[in-house]
Amino acid sequence: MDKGEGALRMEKFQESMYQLIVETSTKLPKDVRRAIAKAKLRENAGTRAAMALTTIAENIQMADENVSPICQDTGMPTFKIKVPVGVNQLKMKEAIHRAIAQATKDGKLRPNSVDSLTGENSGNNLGDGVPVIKFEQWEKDYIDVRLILKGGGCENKNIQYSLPCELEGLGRAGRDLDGIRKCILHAVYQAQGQGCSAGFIGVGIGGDRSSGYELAKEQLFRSVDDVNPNEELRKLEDYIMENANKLGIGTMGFGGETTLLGCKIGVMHRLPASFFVSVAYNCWAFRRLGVKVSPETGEIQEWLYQEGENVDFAKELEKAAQSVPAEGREIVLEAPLTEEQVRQLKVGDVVRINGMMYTGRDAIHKHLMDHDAPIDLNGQIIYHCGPVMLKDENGNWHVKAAGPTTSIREEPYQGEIMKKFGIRAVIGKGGMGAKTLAALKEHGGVYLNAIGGAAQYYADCIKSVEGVDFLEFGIPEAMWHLRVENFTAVVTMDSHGNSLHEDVEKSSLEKLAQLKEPVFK
Ligand SMILES: O=C(O)C[C@H](O)C(=O)O
Ligand code: SF4
Repeated sequence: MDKGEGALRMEKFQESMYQLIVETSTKLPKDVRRAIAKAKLRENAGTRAAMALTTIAENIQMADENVSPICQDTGMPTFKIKVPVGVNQLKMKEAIHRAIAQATKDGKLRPNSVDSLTGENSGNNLGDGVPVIKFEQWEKDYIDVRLILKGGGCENKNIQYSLPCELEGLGRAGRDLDGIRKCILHAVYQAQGQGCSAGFIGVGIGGDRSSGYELAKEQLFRSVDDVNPNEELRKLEDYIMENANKLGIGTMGFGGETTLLGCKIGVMHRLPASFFVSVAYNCWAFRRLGVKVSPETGEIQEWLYQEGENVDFAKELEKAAQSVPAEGREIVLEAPLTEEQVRQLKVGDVVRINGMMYTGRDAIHKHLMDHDAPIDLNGQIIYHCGPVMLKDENGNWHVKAAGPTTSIREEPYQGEIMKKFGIRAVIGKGGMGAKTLAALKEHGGVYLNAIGGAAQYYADCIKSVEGVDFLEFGIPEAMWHLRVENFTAVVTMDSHGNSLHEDVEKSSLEKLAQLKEPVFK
């Protein structure tokens, strides 16, 4: 049907897909905004959770205004498409690929497609199996395209249980509704703040390992405030929403009232021998949208997920402006840092950083273990960040989005690297483990937690890009030399052996154990 009268106009369709990609990456849907605004209302002014949510709200607002990515990790583009019989799916796929490459070139998507064997970044978000596009035919007379941009950090927190099993804090989970209940609570617990809580979960009960996950992800396409038509699952969703929020993990794992923003559960048949509960965890930066497209003109006929009130975060922030003094001390730091300065910092302090910081994530940490650094890192700050960058016509780089990445991936390297190069601070999110904590104490270092997903907020703190090394590792993995002003983060691991992450994990495990008794019999 791609030729002659009535054929889908591919140029227009490509433009529509481009619009969908840009809108999804830069503007959170209304239902998600409402859930975040509600969470913000529940937190007491002055707490770390309230401060983090204020930054998140500012970030959402800035992404709207700048038409720039809400989070620098623009995820694995996953399209679910329903098409009337006869529309050329091969041509649609090509048009989507072109739209993806264009959006990457324009800085609306980060080049995120990496060759798993060579580590080479394709640079345009295309590659084997990327983007994910799933077609289904239907009898209706329009094309329904839904897109989710789910980042890698929250994807890493997905989990699949095979029942029966033993769960920390909750004991045995059997092959029944109560066993399922325990798995879901455990899934929220094990994510802690690492997937940029507060999060949304999609749960798939049944299927095999792959269809179970597929079903879980499918749930993320449901509107946050829909009601499950299956009465048993509706009750389970309500139960999870109420009780997962008792875990006290809170925004970014800082502790707080809201840990979960949404829970959607689906069910399918299974094999007699298998009983999987699959959980897809999505960060607060829950980027999914959809459009109805004309199968003739290729034009967008309607945007989906548009029901209900649209929260204007600019107004919300005006209301909050007077009432948010941060918990703990507020300390201005000028990089490079001395050991003495760093040893004065304590968990709970809010720091505002001026001066230089250097990005370093997975490839660089691995590399630095047995190579020299390209610059003197003595006293410097490493930022776990893979930004979205654009080069202008004069060859100068500009930061388009630059929030933190999950630090725990660097746990095997971090302590040694800090000692080897004299690094005094690392900034990331989600915290690090015992090995790093011990190194901070021994060497005199600090871990600073930035607000995950707040990529516009942090991009605004970066005043200039003064250099780059390891560009051959790809844009997200390169070492960017950034000059910052008023870059705000919270001390969550200090040089005195204290870790907020350890504390929150411990207290949330105690709270999880209180939910051990059967509820659904
Ligand atoms: O890759 C990134 O920039 C962040 C990632 O999504 C993460 O949450 O760790
Ligand atoms: S950094 Fe956080 S907000 Fe961004 S994709 Fe990763 S988990 Fe989501």
